[in-house]
Amino acid sequence: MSWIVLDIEGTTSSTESVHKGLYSYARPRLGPWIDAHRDDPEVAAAVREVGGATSEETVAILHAWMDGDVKATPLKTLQGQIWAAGFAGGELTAHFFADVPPALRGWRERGRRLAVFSSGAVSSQRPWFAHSVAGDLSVLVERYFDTVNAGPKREPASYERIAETLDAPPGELLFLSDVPAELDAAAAAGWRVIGVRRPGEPSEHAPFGAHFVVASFEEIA
Ligand SMILES: CSCCC(=O)C(=O)COP(=O)(O)O
Ligand SMILES: [Mg+2]
Repeated sequence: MSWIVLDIEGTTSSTESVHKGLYSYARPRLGPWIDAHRDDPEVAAAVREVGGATSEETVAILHAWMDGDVKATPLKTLQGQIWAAGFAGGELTAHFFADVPPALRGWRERGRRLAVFSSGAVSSQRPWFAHSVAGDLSVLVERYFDTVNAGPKREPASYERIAETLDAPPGELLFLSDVPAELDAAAAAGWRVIGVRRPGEPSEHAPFGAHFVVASFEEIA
């Protein structure tokens, strides 16, 4: 049984929806969230990892990372907690490109299994799929991976780790992403890969090299 592993930003969902929707939601909440959850070991570890001599400095570093879309794990941990609360409270909805929900359903009907590998924390990936504009898509997804439970997205070892976890030979794993360096890493681990170049996304003019590229999930059987 083969798996399709999905990137989120730029692949299933628009970069604008992540940045304007999620990032704008998290930005003013990071400082208050850290203050209110200092006893949470995950928050305390993330704050230590960010650094900063004062709370203000820590928040300034986090904001600078968000401005540069730096996919730093401690930022993703804190964002993930904030977004999960936002989804649970009904304040956030997840954007998916129109071709994605029917493709996911069709792949499941044809026996493909679905997983996610995103820089966004698993704590926010699940609610992202559960609160989509097209209803609850989390029922279609069996496994979720991020930079904590798999590793950096541009390193082959992360894809080897996912293959081990899924107990699947790499040749039965297909990774879809808008970032060529992520496809390179997955391919180096023996995975099949397809680049996703969507109109209007940052990947529109990205150099995908020899990788097969689609503009829509409709092109993938
Ligand atoms: C609900 S996941 C949040 C999206 C996010 O924070 C992110 O960094 C997505 O990056 P990706 O690896 O999916 O391109
Ligand atoms: Mg992406």
